[in-house]
Amino acid sequence: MTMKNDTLTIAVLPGDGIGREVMPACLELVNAATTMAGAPALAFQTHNAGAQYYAESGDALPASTLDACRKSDAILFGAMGWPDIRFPDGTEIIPQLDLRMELGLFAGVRPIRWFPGLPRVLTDPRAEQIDFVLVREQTEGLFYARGRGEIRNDEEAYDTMQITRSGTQRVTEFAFDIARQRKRRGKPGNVTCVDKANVFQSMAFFRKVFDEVADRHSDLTKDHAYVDALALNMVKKPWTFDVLVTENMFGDILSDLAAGLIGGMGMAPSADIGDKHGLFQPAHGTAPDIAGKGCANPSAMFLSAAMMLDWLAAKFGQPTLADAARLMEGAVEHTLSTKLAIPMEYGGNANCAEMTRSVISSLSAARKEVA
Ligand SMILES: NC(=O)C1=CN([C@@H]2O[C@H](COP(=O)(O)OP(=O)(O)OC[C@H]3O[C@@H](n4cnc5c(N)ncnc54)[C@H](O)[C@@H]3O)[C@@H](O)[C@H]2O)C=CC1
Ligand SMILES: CC(C)CC(=O)C(=O)O
Ligand SMILES: [Mg+2]
Repeated sequence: MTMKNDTLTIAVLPGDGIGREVMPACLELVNAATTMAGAPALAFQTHNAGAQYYAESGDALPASTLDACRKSDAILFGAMGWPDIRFPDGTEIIPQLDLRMELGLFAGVRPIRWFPGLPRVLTDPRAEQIDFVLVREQTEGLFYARGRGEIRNDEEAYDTMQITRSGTQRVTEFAFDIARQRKRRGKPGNVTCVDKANVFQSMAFFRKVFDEVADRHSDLTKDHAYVDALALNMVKKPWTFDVLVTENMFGDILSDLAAGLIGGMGMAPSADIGDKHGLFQPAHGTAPDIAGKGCANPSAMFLSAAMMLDWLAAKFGQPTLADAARLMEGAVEHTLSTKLAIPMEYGGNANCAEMTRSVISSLSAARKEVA
C-alpha cells in the first residue's frame, strides 16, 4: 500500500485518567523520534471519547470520533473508563470494546519483555530473558457476553462464551505469523494454545481449530496448555514462552499477570490489530488511584506508539518509520539501563514529565546504538 499523500493521519483518543497524561508525553516523543529518523510527518487529530466525555456530553463514543478512526491511518489510544461514571443501567463506559468490534480489531498483541535496569520481580536470573508475546482474541470469547448477559432473578446470572471457527482461525494464523517473524530473529518459533479444553466445549473447539491451523505451519512448532497451568508457569518459568494465543477473557487476565512479571502495567504496551485498522494503546487502564498526580509511567504508551510506527512502516512501505520506532524503544531502554530516570512505579523519583524528558533526551544515545 502507498501513502495517499505525504502525511499520515493518526486519530488520537486520550480518553480518561492517566490516558490524558501519558498521551501528550507520547506525542512529544513521537514527534522528536520521527523528526530525528527523517520519517514522514504524522498529523495527529485528537478526538473525544470515554467516560469523562460521556459525563459532559452524554455520548461515550461520538459517531464523529468513530468515523475519524475509520478514516485515519492508525489510532493512538490512551485509556478509557472510570469506575464512578456509568451508563444508566450501571455498566461501565468502555468504548474501546466498541472500537474493537466496529473496526474488527481481532488480535490483541501484548508483548512482554524485561528491560535492563528494571528491578527483577522474579529472583531467578533467567527472568532477564523474559520476551514473549501474548495474542488475545478480541472480538468474541467470553466478552461476547457484553450487553447480552442476563441476571435472570435474584438467584441466577448467565453470560455466554462464543468461539467461532473464523474468529479462531484468523487469530491463530496471526499468532503463527508473529512466531515466524520472531523465529527470523532467533526466537524458538513456537505457538502455545492456551485454553481450558478439559472442561469447556467452546475451548475444545478453540483447540481443534488451532490444531488445524498449526498443521499448515510445519516450519513452526506448537503446544497446548490449560490456562491454570499456564498461569503457574508464567510465574515459574516465563523465559520459556514464545507466542501464546488465547481467548479474550483469558488473554485479558494473563496480560496483566504478564505485566506483573516485569514489575507493572507501565511497561506493558499493546496493539489491537484488524484486517484494515490498527489501534495502539498501553495495556493498562485509567489508573484512578494515581490519576491527576502526574506520576504515571508513560513507557507503555511510548512502546505502544513504537508498535504503531512499525505497523505503519510495514503497511505503507516506509522504513524510516520503523527507524523511529527503534529510536523510541532504544531511548526507553537507555533511560532505564543507565538509570537516567527511574519511574515512580518502580520506586524511583521520575514522574511522567521527568520520564518523558529523559526518554526524549536519550534519543541521541539510541541513534548511536542503532547506527
Ligand atoms: N484499555 C483500557 O482503556 C483499559 C481500561 N480500564 C479501565 O480503567 C479503570 C481502572 O482500572 P484498573 O482495574 O484500576 O486497572 P489499571 O490498569 O488502570 O490500574 C491497575 C494498577 O496499575 C497501576 N498502573 C496502571 N498503569 C500505570 C502506569 N502507566 N504507571 C504507573 N502505574 C500504573 C495503577 O495505578 C493501578 O494500581 C477502570 O475503569 C477500567 O475499566 C482497565 C483496563 C484497560
Ligand atoms: C476495560 C477492559 C474491558 C479492557 C481491558 O482490560 C484491556 O483491554 O485489557
Ligand atoms: Mg485488561
